[in-house]
Amino acid sequence: MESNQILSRTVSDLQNTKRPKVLVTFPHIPEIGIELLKNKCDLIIWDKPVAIPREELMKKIVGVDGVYCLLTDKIDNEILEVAGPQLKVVGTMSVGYNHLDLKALKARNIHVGYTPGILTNATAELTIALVLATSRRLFEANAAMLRGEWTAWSPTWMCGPGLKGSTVGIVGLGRIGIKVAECLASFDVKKIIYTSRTEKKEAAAFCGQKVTFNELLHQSDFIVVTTALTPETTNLFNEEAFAKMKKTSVFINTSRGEVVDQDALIQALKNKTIWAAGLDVMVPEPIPLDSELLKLSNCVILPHLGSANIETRTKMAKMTAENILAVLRGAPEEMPSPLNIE
Ligand SMILES: O=C(O)[C@H](O)CO
Repeated sequence: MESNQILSRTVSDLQNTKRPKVLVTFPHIPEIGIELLKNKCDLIIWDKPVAIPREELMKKIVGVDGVYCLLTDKIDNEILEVAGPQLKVVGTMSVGYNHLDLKALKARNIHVGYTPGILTNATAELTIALVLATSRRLFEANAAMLRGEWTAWSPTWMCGPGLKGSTVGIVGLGRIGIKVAECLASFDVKKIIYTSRTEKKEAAAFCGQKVTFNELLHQSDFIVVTTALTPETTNLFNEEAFAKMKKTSVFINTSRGEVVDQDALIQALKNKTIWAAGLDVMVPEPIPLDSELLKLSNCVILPHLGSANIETRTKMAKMTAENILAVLRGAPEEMPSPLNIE
């Protein structure tokens, strides 16, 4: 065969190679993620800055080869059924994957990518910010000042509990919990205790002690929740749990809202069963403006900002795109961060 024939055959082969289709479920993704995907794939991008409604997801997912999704998108059996058998990969731009039906994905041999590790520090930073904002009443004090209530420097005004000498309980000592504990140790806390399925060797660095959930509730001055959402942790913090906590305790949740029975938390805050709560996560998200949680002066609420630093979100977008592209070029073993489903 002549070399120009070979060349034209190659060009026509390339032209005939169909570019894979990828659904991106949100319009505002850090640019690098979209650029990487755009080079190799045809993109269908949900164009409104709200979580894609389920009926839209059902329509747009039909026939795609890959999905770039967020923690707000429930990818379950029904969705996979309508997507079709060509779907090869779901990349979630999150470390949490409770929104994905892993069993259904595995049953269809669909690869799953996620973004662990790279958001550990950002989420730990936000958790520390929330511990301090809640215990030192930063938002409450700022709001009072703006209302003109700062009449004098007062020895008793806007005081809160300090970390020094306190017992900190971490629920779920994974990567983020460990980083939070390491940071909090530098505030001269007395003791760090934790619950976890297994003893963590990393806890030696801050003399962390594994305890039962009950012991943690009874002993802690600060409780910080960094556990994954699983059937075992759903509604772990219920009325009974709050009743076991110290009246002076500060409760912080940066994991998932579903770990908490929210009505029980509202009652605990109203009745002063516990002293205060700081939440980066809640149910539902976004929280309706008429929620009672927003009316409580002893509750600090943030709009799920755990990983929201620029560098981290950029890395998350890149990793998600690379996870998807590796599968679509037929090299799942090159995914930077596959979720290994047992
Ligand atoms: O699961 C995650 O990635 C976090 O909740 C996002 O900050």
